[in-house]
Amino acid sequence: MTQNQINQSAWAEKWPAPAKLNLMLRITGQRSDGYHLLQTVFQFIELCDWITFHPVDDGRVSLQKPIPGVPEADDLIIRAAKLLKAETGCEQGVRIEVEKNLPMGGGLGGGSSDAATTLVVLNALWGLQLSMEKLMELGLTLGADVPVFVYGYSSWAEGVGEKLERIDIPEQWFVVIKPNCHVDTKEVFLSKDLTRNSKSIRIADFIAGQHQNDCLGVVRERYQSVKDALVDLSEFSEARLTGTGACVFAQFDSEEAAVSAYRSLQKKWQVYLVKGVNESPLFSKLKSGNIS
Ligand SMILES: C[C@](O)(CO)[C@H](O)COP(=O)(O)OP(=O)(O)OC[C@H]1O[C@@H](n2ccc(N)nc2=O)[C@H](O)[C@@H]1O
Ligand SMILES: Nc1ncnc2c1ncn2[C@@H]1O[C@H](COP(=O)(O)OP(=O)(O)OP(=O)(O)O)[C@@H](O)[C@H]1O
Repeated sequence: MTQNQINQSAWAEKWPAPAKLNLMLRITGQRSDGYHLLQTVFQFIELCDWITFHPVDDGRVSLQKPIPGVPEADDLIIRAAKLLKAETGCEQGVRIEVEKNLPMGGGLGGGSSDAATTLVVLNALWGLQLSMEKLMELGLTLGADVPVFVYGYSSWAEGVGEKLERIDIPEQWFVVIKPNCHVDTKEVFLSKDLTRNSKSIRIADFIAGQHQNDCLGVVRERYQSVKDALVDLSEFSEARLTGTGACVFAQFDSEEAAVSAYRSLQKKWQVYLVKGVNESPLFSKLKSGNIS
């Protein structure tokens, strides 16, 4: 099959942009530019936005339908596509269709994942041949969570989230609650009450059960619905915050136990029943579709 034939078939397809969970998150310091130094563990979950790329002749980049509440020029999908063009001088255009399933401001990394899928898939469709390292570097200029979605594997992350080490962790079931509020990441990181001096730990400490999220205290105090969700979820299993929230989640050893908690919580909350995966669904699809 020629590159052109591969591109022709892939243009019409829907590409996943999965969510992530931060299975733990420690803030160990702060850089001089204000960004916080973290230790975190990312795992993907099988809950995805879906993105389709349509070729256009006029060289422009646009969204078929802007995401409500996000001006098109600010959308991370548009910014990612424009960044690729600026970096490579590519003159091709694209109209991008998004099926948005991930709640915004939920700590599930939806905007970052959309940006990463755009970088990875357009790099292939446009035949740009940028390396994964280069795409991660470009992605980091869009957001701290973009590199892990480009990398595509569960990771132990340090720095601001860009120093990644692949880890394989059990692929368990999760119940995720989206409280009815939108947490602003920047506001949480600006809080004077945030813990910023946690001691660094090792991967083995995480495996042994060290699941602390240093944003939890600040977020729980500011957002009553996050606090309530944590209380309800902890009746079933250890309840944790992902990123800066608002979503909270709990891990289950069996699908049956997860389904039972899901059914019960569904009566009161917006809730998702999802499986954790170590390989990003984007990469599973790229491998099966033969473009990389
Ligand atoms: C909290 C996490 O979700 C953990 O995965 C991420 O670190 C946040 O990643 P993100 O949403 O892509 O965040 P960005 O868009 O890069 O940053 C939003 C704002 O949060 C603050 N920020 C973010 C990440 C970080 N390590 N330190 C920070 O202080 C910065 O003020 C920044 O202006
Ligand atoms: N394609 C996009 N999808 C969602 N949000 C976007 C997108 N492009 C830009 N944004 C902006 O990013 C903000 C954060 O959205 P996102 O869904 O990434 O939050 P999040 O899950 O809390 O992210 P994180 O876990 O990385 O902090 C939104 O409120 C919106 O203004």
